[in-house]
Amino acid sequence: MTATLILIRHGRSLWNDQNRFTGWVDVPLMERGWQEAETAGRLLADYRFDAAYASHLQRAICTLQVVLRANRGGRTPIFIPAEGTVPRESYRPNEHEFPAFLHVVPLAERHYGDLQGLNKDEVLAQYGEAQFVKWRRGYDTPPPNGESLKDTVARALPYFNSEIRPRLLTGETVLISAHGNSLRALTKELEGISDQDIIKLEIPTGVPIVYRLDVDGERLRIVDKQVLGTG
Ligand SMILES: O=C(O)[C@@H](CO)OP(=O)(O)O
Repeated sequence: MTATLILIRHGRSLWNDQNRFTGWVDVPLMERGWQEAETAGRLLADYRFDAAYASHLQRAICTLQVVLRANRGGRTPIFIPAEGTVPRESYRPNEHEFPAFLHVVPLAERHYGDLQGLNKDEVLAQYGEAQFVKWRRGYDTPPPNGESLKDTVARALPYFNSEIRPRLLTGETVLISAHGNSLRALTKELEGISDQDIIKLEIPTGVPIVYRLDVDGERLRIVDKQVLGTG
């Protein structure tokens, strides 16, 4: 038996365009982002989704809506995990206590803490490349008052394992609309990418990534990965 998992990072947002750290700030899509979602919708039009998931942030929800509007596969149940879906005790950020994490939103973007809203080039100039890369792509270095990717894995993975994985184990087709770093967190686990190599993984906006998975008892094995519309 096979299952299908489709990951899509939301279309380009206003702050992607302005080159600002976004994280949990609820920034809308920009025109190009809506167009990317339309294109993704056309590429996915003939899929039949058993379930679709989005984070609670509007850029992921709008992307999902546009994709589903173009879909010819029938009605799709939509799930938007709310705050607190992951038990608080299963989420332990590295070293800090973050007031922002009194509530935990499983599929949301990585929280960029004090960097949120700042221009990436200005942060790079102020702190230097080594620090910038650690904060931005390092696996376990959180920016001040923010999350590391490891923290994001710790909140996204329990939700994936309890809500999405069981669907895949029964051969379903599942679509997830989320964010650059929350999808890097899921991809790391799915593909078994090391803490070192995850630094290199970039996920483009609005591009569907389709995994065909072999279901073997409780195990999911990737048999095929396609990045749609890029070849
Ligand atoms: O700002 C952010 O929240 C993310 C995604 O847009 O940026 P980066 O790719 O730099 O991690």
